[in-house]
Amino acid sequence: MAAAPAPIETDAAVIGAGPAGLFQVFQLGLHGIRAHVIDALPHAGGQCAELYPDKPIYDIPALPFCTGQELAERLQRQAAPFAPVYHLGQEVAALAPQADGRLLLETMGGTRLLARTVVIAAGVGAFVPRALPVPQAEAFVRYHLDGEPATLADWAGQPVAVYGDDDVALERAFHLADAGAHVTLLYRREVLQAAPHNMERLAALRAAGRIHFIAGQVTGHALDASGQLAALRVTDAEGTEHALPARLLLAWLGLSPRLGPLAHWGLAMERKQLAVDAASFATSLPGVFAVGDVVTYPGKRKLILCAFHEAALAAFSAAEHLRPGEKIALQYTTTSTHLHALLGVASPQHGTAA
Ligand SMILES: Cc1cc2nc3c(=O)[nH]c(=O)nc-3n(C[C@H](O)[C@H](O)[C@H](O)COP(=O)(O)OP(=O)(O)OC[C@H]3O[C@@H](n4cnc5c(N)ncnc54)[C@H](O)[C@@H]3O)c2cc1C
Repeated sequence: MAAAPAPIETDAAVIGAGPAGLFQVFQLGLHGIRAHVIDALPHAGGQCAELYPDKPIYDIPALPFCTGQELAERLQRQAAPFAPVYHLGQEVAALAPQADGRLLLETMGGTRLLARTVVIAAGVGAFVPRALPVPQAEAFVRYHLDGEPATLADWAGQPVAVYGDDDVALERAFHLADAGAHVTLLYRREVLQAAPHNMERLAALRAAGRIHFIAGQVTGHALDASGQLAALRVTDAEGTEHALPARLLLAWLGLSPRLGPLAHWGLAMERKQLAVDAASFATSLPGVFAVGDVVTYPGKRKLILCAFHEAALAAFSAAEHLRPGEKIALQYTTTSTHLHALLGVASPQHGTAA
């Protein structure tokens, strides 16, 4: 058996690319610490980008108004000078202290990172697809169009089923139909929740016979001799069963947060949250700090503003951990030429008249 590739070595790893994790990258950068950032979602921004991208936020200091998506983008832009390495679409499954004091992280996708310090900014948990409530679903349901066949075009001419009622589900059905697959859209009821333009496109594709729709539940399946999906049994609202040929069932019921593996990493927890010291944001594991919605300490409030404060203090603690014995000085971004160099900005000339 081939040996696993050597892990990526880094000074810092941040678990979670929500507002806490993104600002953590910036704060670590001010201490000259470059970070790798891992998130289960395929994009950065955490709850802001996933749950309320278009909703306004009014309580970010000095930013009277911005949307969730805009905040995520601004935080990424602010962290960009420190060139973080993003590992998106990957859930961290394991965190294990090593004999030399470093921490080995392993994602479900097999990426391994060996970090000298870790900041957990996991919010309410990793956002993972909501499971289709069908017995043995894991044997044949897919939630993302990755894996085999590798491209959409490979589904051309194949019978495929897409389950779901929102824009994501409909757009997946459109992509597969555009690629020439024989698409059946399934949902448990007739009424769908997608935007008007997607509903219009669906109506047009149904009228053209390019997408079929059945309001019903998946109640069974059949595999072929090679173990691949061959057909689905779909039971409609009247209780009538349909045998539906299908090589793929792509389900989309949205995402839900899952605290999941984090609870098994040996960290002290209180009511499903990481217990931290509110001065250092240290967890119970040496070298591991935590910030944002995932932490608890006396007086904790789940606000972005509080996560920013926590990230600033955690960065000082991480720097002290990486440079033991060194006094970590507080410097202002306004005046420190050292910070200007790290940020890649020109230092203003002092003493010049305006
Ligand atoms: C509708 C709504 C409106 C809100 N409005 C406001 C507001 O106006 N003002 C305000 O201050 N707050 C608001 N909040 C709260 C705010 O969004 C949260 O406090 C904030 O998102 C917490 O940031 P975070 O980075 O700690 O966690 P999150 O935003 O939850 O991000 C955590 C990230 O970590 C990832 N993750 C978790 N575990 C793993 C793992 N094992 N592996 C890989 N990735 C992992 C998740 O996928 C997620 O992307 C609102 C929340 C909601 C739901």
